[in-house]
Amino acid sequence: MQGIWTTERIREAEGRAFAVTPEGELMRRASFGLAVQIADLLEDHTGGVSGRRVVLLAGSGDNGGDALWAGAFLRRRGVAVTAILLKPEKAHAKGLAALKRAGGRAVSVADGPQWIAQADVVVDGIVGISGRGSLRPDAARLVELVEAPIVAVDLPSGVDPDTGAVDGPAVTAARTVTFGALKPVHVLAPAHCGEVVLVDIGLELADPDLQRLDVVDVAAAWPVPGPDDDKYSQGVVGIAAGSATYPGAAVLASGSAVRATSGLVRYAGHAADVVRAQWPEIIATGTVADAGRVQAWVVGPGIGTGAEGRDVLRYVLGQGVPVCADADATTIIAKSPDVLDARDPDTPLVLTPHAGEYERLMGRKPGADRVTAAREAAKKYDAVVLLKGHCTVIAAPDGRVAVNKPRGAWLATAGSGDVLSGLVGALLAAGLDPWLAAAAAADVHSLAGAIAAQNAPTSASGLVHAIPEAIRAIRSLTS
Ligand SMILES: NC(=O)C1=CN([C@@H]2O[C@H](COP(=O)(O)OP(=O)(O)OC[C@H]3O[C@@H](n4cnc5c(N)ncnc54)[C@H](O)[C@@H]3O)[C@@H](O)[C@H]2O)[C@H](O)CC1
Ligand SMILES: [K+]
Repeated sequence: MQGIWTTERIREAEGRAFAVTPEGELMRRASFGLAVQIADLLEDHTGGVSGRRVVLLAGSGDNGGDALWAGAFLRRRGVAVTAILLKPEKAHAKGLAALKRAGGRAVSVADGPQWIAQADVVVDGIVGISGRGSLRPDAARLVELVEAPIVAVDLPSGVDPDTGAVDGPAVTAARTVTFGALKPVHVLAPAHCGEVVLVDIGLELADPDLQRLDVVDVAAAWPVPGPDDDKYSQGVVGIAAGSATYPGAAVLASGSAVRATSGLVRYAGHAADVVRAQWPEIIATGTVADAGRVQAWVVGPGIGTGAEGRDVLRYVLGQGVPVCADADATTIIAKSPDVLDARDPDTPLVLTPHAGEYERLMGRKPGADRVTAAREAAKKYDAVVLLKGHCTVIAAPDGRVAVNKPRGAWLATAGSGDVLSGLVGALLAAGLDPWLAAAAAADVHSLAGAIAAQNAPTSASGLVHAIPEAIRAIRSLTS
């Protein structure tokens, strides 16, 4: 798991580090690492370093200080460095002095455009973890002119460091060089961060506020049958989905569970004939009561939000096994929360709302701070809440939060949610911790989307068939 800390926790850690390191030492560690990354991008982008031109957009705080010190280091590589001081009177004095001593130049905002036009790389040292809100007009005008790749110092300016929210002009970086630890922006605003590189500066941090699953965590989550296993021992998942009129959701959710593990999948509902025809491996029955024993249920996709759907959900919640409630089940819970009375308090529940279903569940939109939104829903329903979005956030009632690494927007296709619910159900049936099951399912779901799409439009059916390849890819990275 990769730990992620809020800016408040980062400041606390920096404060502890300042107490035991010489003044300016942390900044020099950060800015040296930054200079190395800028040189690397120059090499990638222009084929060389010496004689290339770098422009620093230097704000009034230590973020600007990092950029100015990095400029001083780059001068030793023969790079022509020009700092545009957004607030000359408040520029980081020691950083600016170091840059000038090394032969760099400093210019005003008014003279900035001519230097930006010649830049091979531009460095965003406008604001870092103290940044609030979008870029101010002078900075926004300069950033607007940039055509060269941008290296963001610590985080892209104009993006909220703790929520990744963007509500106005903001930097879009090719690479973000961050220091000490990842902040929420680095996993919640991937489009603005570009490639994120973490430079160790010796900060000591524990108990992360958020987590991102590493490949090893996802690979370990996927059950591998052993010599003593049989179709039951790997966990049997039941899929209560679809209707005679809308069998598609049932076919997709069931197929996803079939492709996700080697365990047995049972289907229960009015689409039994269609599901059986599509997935002969499945044991399909007409009602949940006839389905037989399972170790987890997926309920909701296409069951409708009327009395019959409510009865199916109530039955499933009363079976005392983990439940992944998706789609119509989410709407039923929002409309008739008493259906949850059927749930044994110890029955783990995973809810998988998109923004609209979230609003039905919580009476408000998720808003810009999707981590808090997911946490609040998890607490309210005592459930793992997988809040879908470009970056899926998975919150557990105990406060754990994982953020899924998106791999493009290929999952925005009809039926994609049905596929995800089947993946979650298969891992719940395998006995995984529900929060880990939801996070690992989200990761394989996004990788399968990227594989199925191969940079061209795909469909939920393509997604289902890409699941084994996604799991193989993850396993190959860890073997
Ligand atoms: N100090 C060290 O040894 C290290 C610092 N690191 C770097 O420090 C920054 C955080 O620096 P800080 O001085 O706290 O603030 P910022 O530079 O992020 O912001 C400066 C200043 O800007 C104003 N401001 C806020 N929002 C905006 C905005 N939208 N537009 C313009 N100006 C804005 C506000 O007054 C701020 O005070 C951190 O990110 C690192 O880059 C190293 O990481 C570690 C060593
Ligand atoms: K920045």
